[in-house]
Amino acid sequence: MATRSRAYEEIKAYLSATCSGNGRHLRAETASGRDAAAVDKLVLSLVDGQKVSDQLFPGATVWWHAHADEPPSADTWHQQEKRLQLTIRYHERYHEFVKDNYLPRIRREGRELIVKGRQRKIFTNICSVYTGSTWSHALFEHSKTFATLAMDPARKKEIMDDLDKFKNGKDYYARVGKAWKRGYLLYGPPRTGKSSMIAAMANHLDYDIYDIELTSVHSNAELRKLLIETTPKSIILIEDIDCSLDLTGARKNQKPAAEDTGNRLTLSGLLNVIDGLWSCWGEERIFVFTTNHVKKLDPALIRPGRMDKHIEMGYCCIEGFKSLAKMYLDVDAHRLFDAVGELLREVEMTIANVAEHLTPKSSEDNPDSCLETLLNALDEAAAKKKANGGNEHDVQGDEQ
Ligand SMILES: Nc1ncnc2c1ncn2[C@@H]1O[C@H](COP(=O)(O)OP(=O)(O)OP(=O)(O)O)[C@@H](O)[C@H]1O
Repeated sequence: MATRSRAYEEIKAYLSATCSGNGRHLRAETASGRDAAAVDKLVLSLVDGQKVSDQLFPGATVWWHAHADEPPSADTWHQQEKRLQLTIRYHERYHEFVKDNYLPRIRREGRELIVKGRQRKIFTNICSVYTGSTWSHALFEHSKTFATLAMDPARKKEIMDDLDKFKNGKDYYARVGKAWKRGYLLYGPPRTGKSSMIAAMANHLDYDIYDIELTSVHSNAELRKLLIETTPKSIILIEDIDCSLDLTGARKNQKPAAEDTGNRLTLSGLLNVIDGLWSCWGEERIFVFTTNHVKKLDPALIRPGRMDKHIEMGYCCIEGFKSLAKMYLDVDAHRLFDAVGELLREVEMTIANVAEHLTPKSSEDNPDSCLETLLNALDEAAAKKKANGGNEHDVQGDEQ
């Protein structure tokens, strides 16, 4: 029997996970019979069996025992999902102490362990022959944070404040009787940093990401199932909403009653899920839609209440350029800044392209040479634009 082992740490983590309500089930039962008041049974899902003892305090021991539960059915599929039960035993004279001191401490320590060791995940939907649409996950390790996101500091602060207000808004949402959720629409041309912004949001909030590939979802019912399986503290992301489905103009020509049969995914299905299901089950979830073509979207999709905050991801502005110069070249001011700023007002260049020009390519490159490279590229773009009769387009030829 292990004492104060890794297993014990794991049990604490499981208890904590249970108490945070992420889908695991915790039940404290009083056993019947002679030891009725003395034995609490904590029943929850574990992935592995454990046998450990622990000290309540010097001279008083508590025993933890994990044992296999009966599988719900004999088929192999369920056997794999066999559950384990966890029982805690101690002398009845310690019951109050266990209940009021020991278990709360274990849960608190467990929560701290989880927060310390927690690695965020990114989920994507896959179609399995056994379970239909389901989530598959990988560790989320995107390095982009608000600190490394070049943009106008005032806009950055506004977005960060908005996210903080949401994250700390549990009481507010309860008070006004609204589901604790918020919708963000990120729109702008390709390569203007939409994915980077989402990564920064997830890192800032410490949320998981559920990246829904709508083209792999075949019906409204499947979408509903997927959304129900998402956990709180998550960003539910639908990228390129205008490309995923015919969610743009089609709705105007279709009869909602005929569409929303549950047999295929439709715009009204999506809206129903957001409005109906979402409002009663959504807790601490953020919905993010992205698009390169905001004007094409059906207004019903992006109205406030569904998409509460619209964030335009535009071409590089002077403030964005200044933060890139600081990040890439470690310069706060330079004689070429004004000329660059002037040209950025005139031509459209993505942050991605500005960053590329500011990246030193050899050991001989320095802030002067990188800024000159950028200035030349901007000059060239301005000349092209002039030759083009003033047509707006990304000077580096990004796809629109
Ligand atoms: N604000 C920014 N600060 C720093 N780097 C950025 C910023 N925006 C974009 N980048 C860089 O530019 C590249 C493209 O950005 P990203 O993939 O986030 O754009 P996107 O709008 O999601 O593109 P697409 O529409 O093609 O998916 C990335 O390498 C990213 O690191």
